[in-house]
Amino acid sequence: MGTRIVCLYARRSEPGGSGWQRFHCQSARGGSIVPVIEALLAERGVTLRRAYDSTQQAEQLAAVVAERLGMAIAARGQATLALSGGRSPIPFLRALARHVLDWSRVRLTLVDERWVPEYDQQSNTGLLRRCLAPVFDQTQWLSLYRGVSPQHDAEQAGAELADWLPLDVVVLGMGVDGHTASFFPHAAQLTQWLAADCPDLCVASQASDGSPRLTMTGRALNSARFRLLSISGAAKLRTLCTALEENQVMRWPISAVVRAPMEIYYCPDDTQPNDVTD
Ligand SMILES: O=C1O[C@H](COP(=O)(O)O)[C@@H](O)[C@H](O)[C@H]1O
Repeated sequence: MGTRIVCLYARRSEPGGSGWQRFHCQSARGGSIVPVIEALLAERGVTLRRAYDSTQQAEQLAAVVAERLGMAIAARGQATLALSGGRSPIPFLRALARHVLDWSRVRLTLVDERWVPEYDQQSNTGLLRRCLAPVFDQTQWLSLYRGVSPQHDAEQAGAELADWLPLDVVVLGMGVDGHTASFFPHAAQLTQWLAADCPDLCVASQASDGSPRLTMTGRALNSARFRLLSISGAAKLRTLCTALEENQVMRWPISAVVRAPMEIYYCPDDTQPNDVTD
């Protein structure tokens, strides 16, 4: 049975809107929504790269990050890299650590951090230190978390980040709710934080459960020379599709950062590593 893509259309409801707007593309009979997403991404100059499984995805992502870092070192003598946390980056981080690079020339930081000390299991810094273990201590590390207060730490980290822009490589993740870095849907200051002229490079935000976060702003992330987004599982792919169609930043923060130059690495396998010591 063939795949049929169903796109529903509705007239724009906002003042000044015109014509018909596509929304809620979905697959029929379990078919793939990949062609729909590829078309939406093409409008933004972004490429979707698909892997069979999370191992292949991790290897592909690590290879392109290592290549870009090597290019930056060759061109400018150093490279800046901002990584994401969460759970899904574990195989990618381990694969990246196996690449031979002059890691002492890599300036490393996070796109976002939970406001917890490094020994906390929620700490993205702790995740990086464990998964990048062979190379982490060779890099020039900039911590977002300083342990004073979220506001203070964001200001301090932002001031130090100023010397790092433009970042060479940014690797983003995305939650199934459409959050990326620590930009969560409907956060009061979201529009300001994602604006190209945001005065801050790092701000204190909150997760949907109210826990304190630190996050680079849109100005820092979108100024990067090259950005990558890693997503896994059909649910996140549907989120991405809806986010691209609706293009409402308050509802889908991810829609603010999907723009060229960017590549998206996707695999259908959404099995999450449940222990960083695996
Ligand atoms: O909270 C966070 O979640 C997102 C997504 O994590 P994932 O494990 O579902 O890929 C991540 O990109 C972000 O850095 C992290 O702080």
